Amino acid sequence: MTKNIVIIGMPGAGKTSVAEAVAEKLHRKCIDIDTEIIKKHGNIAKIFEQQGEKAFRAYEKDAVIEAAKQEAVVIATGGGSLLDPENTEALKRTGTLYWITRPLEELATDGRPLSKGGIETLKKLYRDRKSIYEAAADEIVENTTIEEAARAILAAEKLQNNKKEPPVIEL
Ligand SMILES: Nc1ncnc2c1ncn2[C@@H]1O[C@H](COP(=O)(O)OP(=O)(O)OP(=O)(O)O)[C@@H](O)[C@H]1O
Ligand SMILES: O=C(O)C1=C[C@@H](O)[C@@H](O)[C@H](O)C1
Ligand SMILES: [Mg+2]
Repeated sequence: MTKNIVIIGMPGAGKTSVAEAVAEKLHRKCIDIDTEIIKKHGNIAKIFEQQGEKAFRAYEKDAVIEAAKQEAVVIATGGGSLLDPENTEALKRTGTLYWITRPLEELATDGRPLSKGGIETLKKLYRDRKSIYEAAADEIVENTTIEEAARAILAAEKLQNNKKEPPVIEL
């Protein structure tokens, strides 16, 4: 079974961009959790406003569990997709998790309901989530540029593939 490549990290850190770059280079399908939610339930900020975070997290869980059933795809998670341990477990069972990092000052915040409120909000979000990302991540990749981050993931994947199976030796 070829494992999925799963991109995790803070909102606006570049998960979608890096996932798309990796998918293009490997000719693999890219599944973006936020996009899947939008396709089914509409605008994310509106869901938060009109139905609340709990409803959003339920939609997110459905999308994560569905994506984790796939094989050999690249999955861009939402910034909060790992808040539910069952999501993390499902993603880890079938994938390798890459934590994309960027300085908090450089994170995109437009249209991201939980990133409203500037750097102090992001610092609090990071304090709350750092240990979750850290515990789940198989690799940490600094997103200096999208291209460099994508290349680092490809390199890590190559190393993993080298470690697949020992040769069969007649004894
Ligand atoms: N290394 C980078 N340098 C400059 N801009 C970047 C970099 N990585 C991402 N960006 C830009 O930051 C913005 C957010 O990127 P992206 O949507 O990929 O983040 P995300 O982590 O998927 O966000 P979300 O958590 O909302 O899903 C985009 O405009 C993207 O072009
Ligand atoms: O960090 C979060 O909790 C979120 C990040 C975005 O990707 C969206 O999934 C949504 O805005 C929630
Ligand atoms: Mg995204």
